[in-house]
Amino acid sequence: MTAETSRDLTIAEVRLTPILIADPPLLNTQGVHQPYTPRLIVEVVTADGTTGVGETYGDTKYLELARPFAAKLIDRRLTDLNGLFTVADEVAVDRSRVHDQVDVGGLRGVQTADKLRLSVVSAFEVACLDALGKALGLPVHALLGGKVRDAVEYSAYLFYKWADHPEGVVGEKDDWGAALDPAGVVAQALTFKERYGFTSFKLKGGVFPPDEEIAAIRALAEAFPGHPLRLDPNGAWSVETSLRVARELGDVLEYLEDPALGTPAMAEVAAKTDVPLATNMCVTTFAEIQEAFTRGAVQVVLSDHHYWGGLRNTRELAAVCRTFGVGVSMHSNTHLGISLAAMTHVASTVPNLHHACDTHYPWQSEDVLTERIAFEGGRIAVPDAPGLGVTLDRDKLAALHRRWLDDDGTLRDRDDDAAMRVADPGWVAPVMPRW
Ligand SMILES: O=C([O-])C(=O)C[C@H](O)[C@@H](O)C(=O)[O-]
Ligand SMILES: [Mg+2]
Repeated sequence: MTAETSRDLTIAEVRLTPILIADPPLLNTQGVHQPYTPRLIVEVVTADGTTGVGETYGDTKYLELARPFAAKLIDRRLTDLNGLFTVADEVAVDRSRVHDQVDVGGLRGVQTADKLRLSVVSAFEVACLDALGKALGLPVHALLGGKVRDAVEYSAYLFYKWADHPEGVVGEKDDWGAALDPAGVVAQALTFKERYGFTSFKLKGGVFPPDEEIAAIRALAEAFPGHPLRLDPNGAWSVETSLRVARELGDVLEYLEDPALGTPAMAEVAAKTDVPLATNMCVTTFAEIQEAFTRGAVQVVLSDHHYWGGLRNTRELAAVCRTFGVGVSMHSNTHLGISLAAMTHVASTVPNLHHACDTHYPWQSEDVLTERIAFEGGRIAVPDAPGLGVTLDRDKLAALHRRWLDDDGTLRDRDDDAAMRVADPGWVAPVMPRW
């Protein structure tokens, strides 16, 4: 009898714990991060008592899908990962909550019912893989076919930021200080390097007029000669502005990320510059690949394993990218260690991963794990322990859930515009292109 057949890997219980996690006042083209952001922690428990954990976006529209989805998993086999997609199709999406337009709050491209469902599926897929790995005594990367590298490289994700959340807003104090000009950005990059050893740097742009952001990248290039640099204004620029920035920074950029909004605009930019274009906005689903690749709109796709539907779909995306000679790497949004571990496992198995992955994790002072995940030299060692190789800290989870319960509802949905209006009551989310 194999280890698997000797155990009862029927899903007996699924626990969903929405939480609010502290987030610093990071600026983007839509506004500023709220002091707390919602995440959902998923636990899948088998009949023989093996537990696996997953994590995804925790806004109300995700919770509303995750709850009926979780109920449908009871009595299903843990190993039926393909079946998760069939189950997801059976869960109704409240279409009034889905905008067939750019998801301005999340800056994650067009939001569709499918993308919502896939973001929910991803947390359950990760939890099932974690439990399966624990049951079999194998790390998640082994379940994905095996790691092809022992460590995964991440880039420092630099943000313009305020020192504190606006006056009157309750939030955790962070120790990063403000970064609102080129000197502040360089100081932040130095701190990232000192604390985590990162050697590649991405600046979240679209916050200040392009010339100021050009100056910030120039300052980074001077401070870190020869290091890979990226600038991501989340589609805030016109085609002309994108081309001007590409001309001015072409000698120092590894790539420009979503300079203009949408595949047609990205294709126009790509046709007139040699600077590679990356995206986590115009190619966010399999359905968007054909147009973008045939038009040559993007040279690197940044997978967010949440909205691509999990780790196995991320590998499928990597295979499609490989076929078309398009690069692949990873994007992240405000997240905790479970998602970082999941990213690290899948990234370790992708042969054509030639760019350091993004992670917001250093901005998160809180986690639900017993131990924070450590970076060394900007890399995370790929865990070989069974499952994801992480342990849930129930006290921390309960405390963050308590914060979610105590919230009056205002922070349960990420809303960068609303957060900006606290500081600037006249703020209106900019219409793109902004510059
Ligand atoms: O690479 C990206 O586009 C992101 O990380 C999207 C995020 O929503 C980011 O803009 C943020 O958290 O402000
Ligand atoms: Mg991006």
